[in-house]
Amino acid sequence: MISADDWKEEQERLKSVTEQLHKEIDRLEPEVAGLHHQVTDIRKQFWEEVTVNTSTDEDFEETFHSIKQQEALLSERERSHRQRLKQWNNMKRLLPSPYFGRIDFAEEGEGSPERVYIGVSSFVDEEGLNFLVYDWRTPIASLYYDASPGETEYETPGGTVRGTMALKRQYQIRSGELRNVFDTSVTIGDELLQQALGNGADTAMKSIVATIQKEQNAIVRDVKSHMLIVQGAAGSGKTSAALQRAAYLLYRYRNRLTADQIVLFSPNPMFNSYVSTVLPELGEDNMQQTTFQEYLAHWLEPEVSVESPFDGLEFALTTEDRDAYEARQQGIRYKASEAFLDALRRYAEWLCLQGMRFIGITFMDRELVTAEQMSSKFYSFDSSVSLENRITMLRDWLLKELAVLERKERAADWVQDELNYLDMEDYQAAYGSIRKKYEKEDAVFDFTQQYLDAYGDVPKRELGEENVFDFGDQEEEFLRRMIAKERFAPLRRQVKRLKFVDVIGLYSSLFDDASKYRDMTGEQELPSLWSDICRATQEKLERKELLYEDATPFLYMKELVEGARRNNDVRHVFVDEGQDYSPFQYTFLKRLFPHARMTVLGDFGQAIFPQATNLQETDSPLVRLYGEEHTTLIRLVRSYRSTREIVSFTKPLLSEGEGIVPFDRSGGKPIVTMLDNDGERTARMLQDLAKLQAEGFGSIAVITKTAAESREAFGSLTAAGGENLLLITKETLTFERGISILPAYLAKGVEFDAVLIYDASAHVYNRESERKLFYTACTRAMHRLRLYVIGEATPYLTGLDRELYVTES
Ligand SMILES: Nc1ncnc2c1ncn2[C@@H]1O[C@H](COP(=O)(O)OP(=O)(O)OP(=O)(O)O)[C@@H](O)[C@H]1O
Repeated sequence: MISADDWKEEQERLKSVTEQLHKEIDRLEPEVAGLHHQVTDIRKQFWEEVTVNTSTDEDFEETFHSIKQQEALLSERERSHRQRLKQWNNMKRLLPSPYFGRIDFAEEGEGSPERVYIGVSSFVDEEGLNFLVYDWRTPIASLYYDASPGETEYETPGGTVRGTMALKRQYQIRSGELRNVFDTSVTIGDELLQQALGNGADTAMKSIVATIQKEQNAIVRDVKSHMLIVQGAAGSGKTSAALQRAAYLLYRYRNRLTADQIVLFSPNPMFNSYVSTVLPELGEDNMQQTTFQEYLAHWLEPEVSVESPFDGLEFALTTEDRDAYEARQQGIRYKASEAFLDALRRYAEWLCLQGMRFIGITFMDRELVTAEQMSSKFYSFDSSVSLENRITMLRDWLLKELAVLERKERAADWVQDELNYLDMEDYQAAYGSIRKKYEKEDAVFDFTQQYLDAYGDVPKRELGEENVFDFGDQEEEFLRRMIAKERFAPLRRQVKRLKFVDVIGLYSSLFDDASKYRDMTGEQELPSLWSDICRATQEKLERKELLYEDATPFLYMKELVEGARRNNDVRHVFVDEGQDYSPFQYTFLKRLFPHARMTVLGDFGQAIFPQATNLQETDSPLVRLYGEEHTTLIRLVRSYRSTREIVSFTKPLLSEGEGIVPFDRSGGKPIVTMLDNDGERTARMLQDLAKLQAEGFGSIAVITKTAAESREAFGSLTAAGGENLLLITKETLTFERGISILPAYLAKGVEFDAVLIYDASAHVYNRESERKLFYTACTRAMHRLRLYVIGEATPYLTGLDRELYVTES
């Protein structure tokens, strides 16, 4: 605590800043409202005032300039409105707690130190001369996170500033009231952090700007790396640091970077809702959030349906068929690898010379262009032209072929039949559309040129003024043309979308047999169960389905053939739960976002998918992606989420858990309850849930291994009188407070006050490969952890020191 005089001084300062904030908010209020009206008014008047006159070139030019002028005025007003509004909102956000930190810093060669108060945004006094509050992202504020009192320095875009920090102080201000003040010699004192972590779990993640730790700050403020890899223990603040980093980047590059140029890949849709409030809380717009699954589905469905990664995991967790399990695991690992990626590249080279597969174009049960014709046309193009360009050439050739075929079809009997049965409505619609097109003098008919070539101009008057055709030869021809054109439209559309490339066939033929695969790809090392992998892959493809592990390679191969998609706007890509992505997926992301820097956050201790990428290795595919010199690897070992007792219990569950350091906050030891049967467990869990709620824990999770087990838990707890239970599935979009029942893989990234492990028995968790899933489940708990065992406990538990938990029966 500080001296009474200092306390008084701080209180007075807080009062003064609060008053100035109120004053500024009141001053800006009418202006903000007024600007809004002005903008709306200009928008309304915009088209009224502009007379569009295109009679002469001069008129056209004048109109053009007039529109440009109005538009510039409007944009200026809108920009100024947005800025004012942001300023106003920032001040309102400051009111309840204008700052959380202060440093007194004297620059080298200058006299007395400046008092720098730090808050969630900057606030300047009325004259605009003094910063009453500095935004936490300003260069000088980095001292608050990184330095201890004494001689120190900080970086600015203009160079290094050296000086002495005389004081570092932290504040707790709630609803405008000064509650606590701490002077601290270290970076961020533990008192504030203790209080921040002691609170209950929220339905939404909170910003941590007041207590960002030094090692986290390195993540937040890194602007050098192309690839920033963060390997951090469960609860070490990876997601939190990533979100503050996005806010930092938006501030630092505020004139160049917008929120929609940042993309976050989340582990599941519910996680999106969990983190979506942090950036708005910091006064920034939300970045784009998606899941990799969503991305794949967007580009691949409905032609093929993509299995969800969770269904793949469910299969691995539930199958009794050991052979199928082993083959699937091998398949996943191989298809996730750089080796498979290289094999696909070589396959594409092979396809340059042979083996392309096409789908013939069929019309009314007749094959108009066969796959063989396409293939021979394709290979007749110069072989030095890339696959992608040859596909474009083939497309253009097909469109021309279709135009010729369409012309021929006009004389066909089916056209005559349709003509005879054209009802009045169709007839009039046809007439109307022809007339409309002809009335637009400069309009170019899609096929006007062809028509004119064949029949010469049709004088307007011949189309008749009245609503009936003069059903002469020309009109009949015209209608025939329309009918054929309409029937051919879907074919043209398909060709334009390159649907004639048999992507499924191309991918499937990779899995015909081992020797063919070796020939096509040059790959020598194949997984031992290759033939089982081939069978499983092709079985799915026949049903136009893709296993999750096939989806990225499939899309990659499709792009090798048809041309790659690129998103050139995005500047930063964040991948959370990065250990669950394959090296293949990372290469794909790098290609998709060529102008983006990547931040990957993850924990190899929570790698629950077999395609996992180890983030801690310095020589990993992830490091190779941008090269060592452009990559920074940061390790976080301090775990903030769980109490010391929970961390002590969870870390020996992992072989590599030794280095995890708990934050010193205590709670009860985890409790393992030994039971005889399901009924006993249900009754016991309901009692425990009620107790936990009575203790004030608002967010509780019953975590199961699989989705089926979640349904079972939900059913039995509800039948026994459990109320307001939430069953979370992979489709659940929002994270809510209360008692959630969910499988461990859906609990990734989120946290709860208390966690109840539904079944920690040996018959549920016994494979070594599921240890990390169990670890992930247990590490979701902030304050309390309970585990239920029927019969024998899982070997993960029996391997632990008995002192780490309490056993009850
Ligand atoms: N510097 C900090 N100050 C206050 N709270 C923090 C800090 N760092 C982390 N936390 C809190 O610790 C908890 C865990 O953080 P977060 O979810 O970001 O960790 P994570 O590393 O992404 O965890 P996991 O990998 O287990 O999902 C959150 O409640 C977060 O608010």
